[in-house]
Amino acid sequence: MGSPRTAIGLMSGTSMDGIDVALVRSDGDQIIERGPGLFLPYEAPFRKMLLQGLEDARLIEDRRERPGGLAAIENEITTRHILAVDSFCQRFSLRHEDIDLIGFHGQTVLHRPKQALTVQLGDGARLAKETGITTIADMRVNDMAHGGQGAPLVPTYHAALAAFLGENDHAVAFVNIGGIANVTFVQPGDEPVAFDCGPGNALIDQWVQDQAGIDFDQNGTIASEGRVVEGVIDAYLSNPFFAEKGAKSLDRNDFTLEPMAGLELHDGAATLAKLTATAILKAADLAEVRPARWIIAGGGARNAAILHYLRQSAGKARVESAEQCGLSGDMMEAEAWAYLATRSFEGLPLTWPKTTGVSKPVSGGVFYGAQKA
Ligand SMILES: Nc1ncnc2c1ncn2[C@@H]1O[C@H](COP(=O)(O)OP(=O)(O)OP(=O)(O)O)[C@@H](O)[C@H]1O
Ligand SMILES: CC(=O)N[C@H]1[C@@H]2OC[C@@H](O2)[C@@H](O)[C@@H]1O[C@H](C)C(=O)O
Repeated sequence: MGSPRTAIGLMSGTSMDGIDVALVRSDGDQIIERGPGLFLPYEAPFRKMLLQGLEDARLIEDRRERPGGLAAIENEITTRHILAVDSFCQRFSLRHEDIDLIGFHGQTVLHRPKQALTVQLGDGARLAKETGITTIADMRVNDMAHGGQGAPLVPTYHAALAAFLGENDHAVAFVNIGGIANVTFVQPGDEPVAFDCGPGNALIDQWVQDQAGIDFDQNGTIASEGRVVEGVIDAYLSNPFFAEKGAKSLDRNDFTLEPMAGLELHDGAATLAKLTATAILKAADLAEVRPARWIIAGGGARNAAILHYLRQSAGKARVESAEQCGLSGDMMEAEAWAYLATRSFEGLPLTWPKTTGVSKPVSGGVFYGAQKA
């Protein structure tokens, strides 16, 4: 492995709620140090602009195209990430020169794996130039160029976390409930198995926004007052996506609220929370893995209703939040992007056939050297 490097990961996920920044020190293999992390929320008008960006992005056929307002949105995203690096350094008394690498995710506005097309907005060259820190961006692209889904990329970090926790003798599932939910099964002596497993918070957010003008179902309170409508869950689960085995990934817009017609606010929130939990547990059947432990991360880990439905149906397996395991559920993806940057720098694989369907293990990422203006 390489020399230990200090990296920060910048993640603006599909929930489009803000930028997570987290620090990881690694040699590209072991996690030497984790944390700290910082969340910088987007305010409502900017979220609205990003939502409009998703519409404009539907016209993209080549990942470099920026139709409609996308060039302006990309510029604004980059500026906000530059400021996020500054805020992070200030908050934790770090100098920019203390950081060797930035892993820059950017904002996904389109993801069509069947067309080998994935678009993350964000200008890596400008970020590197204005922060003075070597930046690695577009980490999904090389995977797709080699037949992979381009997502999920976090599994290699989940595997490193399992080692960090000393989980060596049984299968552990790491679940990220972000806008979309994805799961990684880490098994002793084998490559991780991973895929996107279904909707996460994006659908719940849209539901409570449409029905009540609320941004998200804080702590799952709305869901906990509702009754699950099983027929709606069955309608969602009849989508062939849920029966597909092997690598698979989702676009934020792959699931809509159409099957929810006629439901009342609380029942709808409960139904979507249970749908999320059901799709997560179904992933173990598809992968034919019986994890002893489910570790839940992402904003959805704060939705008590999702956790309740997971525990209700997980049998003997333990279902724990990342925090209960001494990890950070909110920062896990940003940490992953920092870790991926250290791997990318060493030319180590980011993805495997069983994580994205890529034809062989491949590295990835586009490098932008630090040249302070
Ligand atoms: N206290 C809470 N209770 C319930 N849900 C919450 C809470 N806090 C955050 N969330 C949900 O989590 C979402 C943000 O999750 P997260 O930051 O993991 O997503 P993301 O990283 O944007 O998505 P992805 O992993 O798909 O890229 C919010 O939009 C909200 O729906
Ligand atoms: C294309 C894209 O941005 N996909 C995201 C999204 O959000 C969750 C899920 O869908 C996952 O596949 C991925 O993000 C995580 C960080 C990943 O690549 O591992």
